[in-house]
Amino acid sequence: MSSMERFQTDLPFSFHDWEELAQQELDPGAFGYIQSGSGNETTLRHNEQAFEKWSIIPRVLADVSAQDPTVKLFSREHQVPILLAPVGFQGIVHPEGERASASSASENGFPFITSTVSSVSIEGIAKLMNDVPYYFQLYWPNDHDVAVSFIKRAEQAQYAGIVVTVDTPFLGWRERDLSNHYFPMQTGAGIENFVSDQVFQAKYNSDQSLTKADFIKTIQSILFKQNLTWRQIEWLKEQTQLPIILKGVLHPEDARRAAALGVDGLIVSNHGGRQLDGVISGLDALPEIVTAVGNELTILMDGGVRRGADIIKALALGADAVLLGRPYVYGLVKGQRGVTAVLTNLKKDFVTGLAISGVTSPSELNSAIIKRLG
Ligand SMILES: Cc1cc2nc3c(=O)[nH]c(=O)nc-3n(C[C@H](O)[C@H](O)[C@H](O)COP(=O)(O)O)c2cc1C
Ligand SMILES: CCCCCCC(=O)C(=O)O
Repeated sequence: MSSMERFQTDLPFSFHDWEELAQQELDPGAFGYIQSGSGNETTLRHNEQAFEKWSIIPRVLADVSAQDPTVKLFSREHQVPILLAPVGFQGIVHPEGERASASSASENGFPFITSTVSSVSIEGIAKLMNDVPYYFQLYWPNDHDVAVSFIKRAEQAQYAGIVVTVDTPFLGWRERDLSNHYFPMQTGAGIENFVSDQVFQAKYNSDQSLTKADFIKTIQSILFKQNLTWRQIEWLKEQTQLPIILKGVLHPEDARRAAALGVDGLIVSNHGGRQLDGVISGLDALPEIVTAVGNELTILMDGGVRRGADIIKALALGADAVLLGRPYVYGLVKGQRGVTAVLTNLKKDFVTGLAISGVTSPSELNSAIIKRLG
């Protein structure tokens, strides 16, 4: 078999070709919801542009014949330093939704993060994951009992950690969705964790009389806890043995506060440019956070990761791993096979990039092989 035959050549390779394909395949509301950012989309653009400001200065004549892309995160082996970011409502992209993306992640050794608003339940996704760490992303509900129930369910289903998203007290100002009158939950996607939650059902739908529209309204009314503070993080630390990872930290002072509370990891992230337009990109925020707390906790980043070289740059700047959002979601328009094409190509691009940079494993990457030119 020639090396080219190993690739799915009927599917796109580049992010931009995948994006174009997704635009053709999806209805405009769903595509706009996935692709767009908040406000003027300045932060969305900066997320990708931030990577262009850095250049890799490769080392040569190193023996790079054997590559090992594995990393240890939260005391567990991960086959690649690339996690599938929590992305809600994947049922709007493909009927198989998260079933397809989680199965692909599992088959190809990529860790998966289940969103609170996924179209497949916490337990349903856990059943698909073989020997690959999987994490639960918590939108902390404004109902303590439901929050506790989600956390317990994640523990029972053997999730590897709780990712608490802390950048979403309110949804960002997303003009594309407003113009399209598009609200993903109204399609019926993304409610499975509530449908399958006994506590939620007992409190809000005990006689099963809620219409679907009212069920969705009830979810919306408790989905985000606007008065979530460090107190709840401290409380969570006492409740669970699972690693706690805060997603959406950009300020080094918040990173220090998280470290002082004994949080296990941070995801340096602006939520893919979907929350406050004008905020710093994850990559630009990364170095100061690494300086502040990189020795104390695990640092992940996301936003604009599109290629192997982007991953090399993020790791060289001190991230332990990166998250991938839109790229795999675009792959999902072609179901599990599409996600697999995106993931396996990205892994090949990354591993080849490591070798051409003169290193054989992520642990060898550091700021000596990267220079800011932009
Ligand atoms: C369609 C879509 C839905 C998302 N849903 C969630 C979610 O449910 N929870 C969450 O913490 N982040 C969510 N995110 C943000 C991603 O986890 C991630 O931070 C972001 O997509 C990374 O940027 P990238 O798309 O440029 O890779 C979502 C992003 C997109 C594009
Ligand atoms: C009211 C439902 C919105 C859930 C937010 C999902 C998300 O994180 C995103 O769209 O971004």
